[in-house]
Amino acid sequence: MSNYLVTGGAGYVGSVVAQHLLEAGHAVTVLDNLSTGFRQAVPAGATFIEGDLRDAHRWLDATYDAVLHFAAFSQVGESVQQPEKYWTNNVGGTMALLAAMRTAGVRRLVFSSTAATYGEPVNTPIAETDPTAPTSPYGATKLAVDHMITGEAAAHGLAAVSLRYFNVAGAYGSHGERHDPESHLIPLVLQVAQGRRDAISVYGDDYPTPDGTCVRDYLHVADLAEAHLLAVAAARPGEHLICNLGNGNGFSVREVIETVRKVTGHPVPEVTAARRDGDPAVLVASARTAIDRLGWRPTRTDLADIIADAWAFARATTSPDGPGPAGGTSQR
Ligand SMILES: NC(=O)c1ccc[n+]([C@@H]2O[C@H](COP(=O)([O-])OP(=O)(O)OC[C@H]3O[C@@H](n4cnc5c(N)ncnc54)[C@H](O)[C@@H]3O)[C@@H](O)[C@H]2O)c1
Ligand SMILES: O=c1ccn([C@@H]2O[C@H](COP(=O)(O)OP(=O)(O)O[C@H]3O[C@H](CO)[C@H](O)[C@H](O)[C@H]3O)[C@@H](O)[C@H]2O)c(=O)[nH]1
Repeated sequence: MSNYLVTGGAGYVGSVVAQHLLEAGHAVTVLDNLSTGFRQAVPAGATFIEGDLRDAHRWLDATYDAVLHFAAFSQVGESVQQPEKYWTNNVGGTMALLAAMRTAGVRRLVFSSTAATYGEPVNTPIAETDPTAPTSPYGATKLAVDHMITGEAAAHGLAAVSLRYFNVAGAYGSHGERHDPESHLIPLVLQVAQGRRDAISVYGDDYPTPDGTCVRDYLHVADLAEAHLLAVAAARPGEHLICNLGNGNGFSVREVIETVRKVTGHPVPEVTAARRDGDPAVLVASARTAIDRLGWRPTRTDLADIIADAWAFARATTSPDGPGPAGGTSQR
């Protein structure tokens, strides 16, 4: 059994990973300031600290074996409007975390990086050796943190893995996607199926793709969680390993909408809208490094299954019973 600090564990991905760590028998403390996360999302069995990443030194001590670091702002559009908010939180926060880890002697880290570090791809599928040219401040902050971690590993012996997620989707039991405002395609289409929105806007149907809409690589959040457990075990002192995480299959926006219609049995009206700034036509991962170095094997690759899990979560969280009581045990 190991003892893990999970920053951002009241958010979508962090809560699913924290739940997986608990199920594997580990001790988990969640550090989250609830800026975009929810107290109810912290899994039962975790210790919860409501606090800011930038104060990580107040809680980090040598009893932790590793940090899994999810806490960040992650809306591409907002980052274009308010870049300073992203640099302060994502880069400033991680700088404080790395300093606190160094002081406490915690020498193992898994970091949530993103496909947004690549920007407009030059190859499909995208490999980690491809150029990184982010097209948003969000992507730039995540790339800056990746560089910071590379330096920390080389200079101070940190054992680190950055996982570059492509499009995370689906849910794991009572843990799922709850962004406010929601900007991600699958939860938005499900809101239309639920009658909570009139129609889904398709952002551009004149891309150079088979049906003219953007193609993305949708990865089940539980497969993503399993990669984190493998990564924390595989990290080697002095090395910063960077792995893309995706299924290697692309689905268009229209294919996603059609699959939601089939899975839910509800009509989903769509309207064609203008392209969204900064959207590449196709983003598909080569996860070769994760497969070879981590021994990772995604198993929930069927889009209908991913959407069915997200649908079950969407219905549960909007039921009159709500998302359930607060999980975890508060510290202090
Ligand atoms: N969801 C995706 O599709 C996706 C794709 C690529 C990368 N990522 C990355 O994965 C991570 C998790 O994403 P998510 O979708 O779960 O987002 P989320 O907003 O649901 O979770 C982020 C959590 O971090 C917390 N947080 C933010 N700043 C903090 C701070 N300074 N101190 C303490 N807590 C803070 C928030 O309250 C929230 O609970 C992020 O780093 C994101 O950039 C997500
Ligand atoms: O209402 C909507 C919402 C989205 N889309 C389209 O659906 C696709 C997927 O959009 P999402 O917002 O769900 O996801 P992104 O591909 O923009 O973003 C994902 O990939 C990024 C990398 O570019 C980052 O990693 C980010 O964190 C991650 O969520 C895009 O083509 C987008 O234009 C629509 O057509 N209508």
